[in-house]
Amino acid sequence: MKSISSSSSIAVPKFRCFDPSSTYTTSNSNYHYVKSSSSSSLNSMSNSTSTDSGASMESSSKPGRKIVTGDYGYVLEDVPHLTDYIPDLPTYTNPLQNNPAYSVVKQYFVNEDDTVTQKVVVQKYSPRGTHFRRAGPRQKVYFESDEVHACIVTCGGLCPGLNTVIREIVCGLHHMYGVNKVLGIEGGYRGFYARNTIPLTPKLVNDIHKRGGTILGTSRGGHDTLKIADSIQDRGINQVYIIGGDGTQKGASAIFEEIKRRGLKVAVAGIPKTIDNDIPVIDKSFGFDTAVEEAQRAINAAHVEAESIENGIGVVKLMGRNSGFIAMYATLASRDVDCCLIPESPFYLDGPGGLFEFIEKRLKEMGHMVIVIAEGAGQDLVSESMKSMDQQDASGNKLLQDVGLWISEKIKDHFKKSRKMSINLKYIDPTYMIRAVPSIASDNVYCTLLAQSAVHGAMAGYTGFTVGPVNGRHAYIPFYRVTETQNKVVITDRMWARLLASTNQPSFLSEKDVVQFKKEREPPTQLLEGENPVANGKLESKENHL
Ligand SMILES: Nc1ncnc2c1ncn2[C@@H]1O[C@H](COP(=O)(O)OP(=O)(O)O)[C@@H](O)[C@H]1O
Ligand SMILES: O=P(O)(O)OC[C@H]1O[C@](O)(COP(=O)(O)O)[C@@H](O)[C@@H]1O
Ligand SMILES: [Mg+2]
Repeated sequence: MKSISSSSSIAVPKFRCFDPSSTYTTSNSNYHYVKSSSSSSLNSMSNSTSTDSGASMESSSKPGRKIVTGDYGYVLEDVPHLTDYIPDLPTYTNPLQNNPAYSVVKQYFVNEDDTVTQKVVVQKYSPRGTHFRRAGPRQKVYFESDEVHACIVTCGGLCPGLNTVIREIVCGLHHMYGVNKVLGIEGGYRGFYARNTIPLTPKLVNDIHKRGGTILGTSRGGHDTLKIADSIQDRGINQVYIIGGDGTQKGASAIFEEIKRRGLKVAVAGIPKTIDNDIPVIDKSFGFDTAVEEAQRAINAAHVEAESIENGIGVVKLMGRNSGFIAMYATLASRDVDCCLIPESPFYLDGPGGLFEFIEKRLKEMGHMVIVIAEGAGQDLVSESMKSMDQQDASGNKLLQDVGLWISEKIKDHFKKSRKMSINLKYIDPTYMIRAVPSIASDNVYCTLLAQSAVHGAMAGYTGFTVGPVNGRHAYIPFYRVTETQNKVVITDRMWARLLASTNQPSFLSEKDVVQFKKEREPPTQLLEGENPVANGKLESKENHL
């Protein structure tokens, strides 16, 4: 087996595939894929270039993507590395090696070959599918401790846990890597060029995790790639930690591209933040559990109000612009909710199977009811009856009409006009309350892991990545994977069915709708979509190889 020579003399991480007869070697500017003749023909499905040595160089079909394919339908969607565009970068021994806390830990360092699978439910012959590089400390780092000048910025809407992430980046850099220079950028992206910076020390951030919000402040809009890159370059910053949602990660990606274009040794790491849980790939976003917990208090209040009065209806509006996860999980957790309405599931008010009919039925049965509605639900209905504002916030997100208020008025009007029964409706809008609180214990732990993973990744020279758990294992995920789609509740999946079973509410769907939804459902994100390589004779079953 021959290998293609690396274009630089530096020690490069080696990637060995599942099949012991094939080896990947990462080098400065591309992936070299060396395979034995027995390797699977699945590789022909990606762009590969044969070389004289019989090896093939794998590259992604889209520019800037580092995609490596392996046997049995294995796909690694890798993240960029500083050595991709800066040759001959020196490496250093990871200082953790001499840290008493870690030196005793067996196998503390992540194996270079470790990747995390996106697909855990598999069938006998299914391809192995997409993988991401496993997060964690590497034996070699690309920064010396006193060379690091890091900065942290928080962007977009608030989310419980922001301060914990800030704290753990500062403390992680300091305690694990001996880094002392960390700057806080005030007020989101525009803070890079229009605001002051705050030097962050472990002492300063010591108890910030007990507070809601972000000590750095945040904002929407104001992303100016060139000005931000200038600011990073002028200040001599070489590690940029960017905490924010989908919009923020798009901004981070643009910053990374500009940094790369300028050839700067700057690691750009994204930490995904969104209370809506609308970021794809990762298991869930931090602050989500806290938000669901806090939402319980509002739902409980609505329930107490509703059951204390004849034909009481409690309406609670929760956050969720395009994704109804908070509403769905708060409903499943509470058991006091009779109907949950989310953006992904259209509903209607009048006629058989409609919301009014259900309310009437439930009031007759129980004497009271609680409705939870996500802020993005039923926006089409709202626009039909109210003049659409069609406005956007500074980041370009559509400004929504108050669906909670709208539905409350509609319900009141309906029962007034129909004279069937008199109702007592209380509308509770806790939207900002649920995201302004400090994070709960489980989110604090989660935030700590995210921050530490981001720090390990940047120190190891990875860049242009977002960090997050994929099936419980933290991984480095390329920016494009978390920005090109949004995580949404799939109403033809089991979780939504579980909710319907729990509330016993109508699904508001006809059979035709179900067929349509199934059709529209995002296909699996494998490169091998539609392929069953075994059935097509392109791959032997795994068992035959073992
Ligand atoms: N497509 C984009 N390219 C560059 N920056 C963006 C993009 N979308 C949003 N941003 C910036 O990211 C920041 C946060 O975005 P926003 O949508 O408000 O929140 P979130 O990151 O939570 O989704 C804002 O400063 C905004 O200017
Ligand atoms: O009023 P604001 O601050 O713009 O925030 C409202 C929006 O922020 C969110 O809480 C979260 O959105 P982001 O993740 O984009 O910040 C949405 O649910 C909500 O629509
Ligand atoms: Mg967003």
